[in-house]
Amino acid sequence: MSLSLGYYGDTAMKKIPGGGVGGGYDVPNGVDIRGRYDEEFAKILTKDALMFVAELQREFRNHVRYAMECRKEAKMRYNSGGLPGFDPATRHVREGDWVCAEVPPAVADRRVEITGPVERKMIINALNSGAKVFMADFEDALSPTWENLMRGQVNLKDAVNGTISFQDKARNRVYKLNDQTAKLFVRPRGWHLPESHIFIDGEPAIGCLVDFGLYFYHNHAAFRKAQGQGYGPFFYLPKMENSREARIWNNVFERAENMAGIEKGSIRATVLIETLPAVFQMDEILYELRDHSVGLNCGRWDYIFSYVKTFQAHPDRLLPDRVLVGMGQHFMRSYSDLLIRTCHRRGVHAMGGMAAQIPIRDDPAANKAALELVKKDKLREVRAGHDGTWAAHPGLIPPIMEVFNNNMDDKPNLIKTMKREDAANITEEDLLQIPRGVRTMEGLRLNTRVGIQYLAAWLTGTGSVPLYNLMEDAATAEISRVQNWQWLKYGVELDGDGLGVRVGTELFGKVVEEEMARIEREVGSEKFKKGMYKEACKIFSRQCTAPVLDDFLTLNAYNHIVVHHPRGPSKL
Ligand SMILES: CC(=O)SCCNC(=O)CCNC(=O)[C@H](O)C(C)(C)COP(=O)(O)OP(=O)(O)OC[C@H]1O[C@@H](n2cnc3c(N)ncnc32)[C@H](O)[C@@H]1OP(=O)(O)O
Ligand SMILES: O=CC(=O)O
Ligand SMILES: [Mg+2]
Repeated sequence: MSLSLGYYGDTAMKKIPGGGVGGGYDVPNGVDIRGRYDEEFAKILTKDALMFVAELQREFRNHVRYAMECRKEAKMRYNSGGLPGFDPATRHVREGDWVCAEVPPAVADRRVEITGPVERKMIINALNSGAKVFMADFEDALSPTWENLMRGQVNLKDAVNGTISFQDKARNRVYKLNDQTAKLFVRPRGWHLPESHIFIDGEPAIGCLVDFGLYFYHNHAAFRKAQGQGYGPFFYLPKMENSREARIWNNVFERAENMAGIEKGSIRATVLIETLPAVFQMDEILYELRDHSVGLNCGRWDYIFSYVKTFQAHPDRLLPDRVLVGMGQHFMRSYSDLLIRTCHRRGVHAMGGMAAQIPIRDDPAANKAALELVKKDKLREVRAGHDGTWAAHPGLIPPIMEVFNNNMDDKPNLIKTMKREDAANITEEDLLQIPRGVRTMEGLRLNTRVGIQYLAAWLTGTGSVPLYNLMEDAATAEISRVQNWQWLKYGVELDGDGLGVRVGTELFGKVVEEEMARIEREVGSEKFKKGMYKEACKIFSRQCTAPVLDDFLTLNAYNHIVVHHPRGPSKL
């Protein structure tokens, strides 16, 4: 059976004939490369590597399709009033006395992890940052253009080989790796995203299998020798909703280990718990990946997005302003506590999440305040029992490292010492409790301003940006989009600032117009004209007012960044 074309949700994917059309690349039968030819990319898109990706796609496409169908069914249940919860059918897994394979020595200590897109200079800076781990991102922090994806693969190959360098001509500076570098993890895209520059048997490739397959194929041997002490490569796995999706990854890993002729359990991955349904599946996800797991991570931003998305048809569960939905909210604290308890019971890391604050160069007082917020957040994490956490910027590594060093008693992790048995009593009600707080006009304005600017950056190939002194990426932008959608859908009253107005399309139109004018003032008219702000505004406004909520903004906007060569821009 072949992959259904409805598979990628609302994105219309036109089927093209199969049969090994390379666009300059030497491709195996059934593979068609429609992205630009580049000599450097050709070193990644080798016939053997593409054959491996094609084999993964052929073996797993039906499983992925089924998993996506199950997501749709779950959505229908939630949209008809159902709530996510623990699955009675897998009680034996939650109650069973099993543990995951032992943590590999190379990654026993992960107290501070830096993340960033697979951009050349940032990879070098991140590996040199002093963090224990660098998560190189094909996901939230990357706009998945062909150029970004393929350059990202080239960069990672050079990084694993230790030969990566970058020359900043303007600053007369050459970037190279230090002797001591962070351990590399790679985050492929989620299961839902296609790669429309590569067709396999006439259908777009599954994005994450392209990211994983090409990276694994080219780097497994060098990685295990240089970085993994016999283990690896290491991965982060995003946006899963159910353990059946983790099972597919486990099978992909086994398939890759077989191909490479390495021991089962060599590849290790940390799963982000960043969807509301997945919080009820943490044991089950670890169980599926028990030979390949190195823990779970609190992907807090996508988790908030997922809360809104899951409850899109529940007007009694509206969120307050985005800035008020922090880790102090009961549902967020319960999620982090249960994740720690679950991971430590199963013998693996419980990783904390990303504080959105970044250093503020031109305002020392604001910088100090931002730093204090980050430290407070990290202190809460380590005291709760998280074994490590994420940093968005190299400037945050020393203060975060200090917080963790001061609270870990010289141990590499807290797996054995912070069992958090108290969290065993966390209930479905705790995990679903409605967040408290007000809804304001400023909240609506900020969502709009941030959403449009993020999309404008994403459309031009940048997947993470500093906006108003915070890190914004696909996950944080999603919150802005779905919150606006929800407030519009239910005509929410904005009473937090005493205005008492209801959100409707007329008000939203006015807000969009005023915020666009503000953006133009802030970025300057030249940058505004040259940028993609108008296009972004159109897409964002449509997404916020759509009668049916789009599943992902990146999926909905994906066709805008697909560029086929030599046949011109995509008509997909
Ligand atoms: C919800 C989630 O999924 S979180 C995970 C995904 N998101 C991310 O990974 C975001 C990571 N962070 C970033 O992308 C960036 O920090 C941004 C976009 C927020 C800010 O970047 P910039 O505006 O370049 O910051 P700034 O100008 O202060 O950078 C100073 C230096 O630090 C480097 N730098 C900044 N962030 C990073 C990073 N995450 N990794 C490596 N280097 C970095 C810059 O390249 C720059 O280097 P240089 O001095 O050699 O030129
Ligand atoms: O990927 C991390 C998140 O918070 O989302
Ligand atoms: Mg995320």
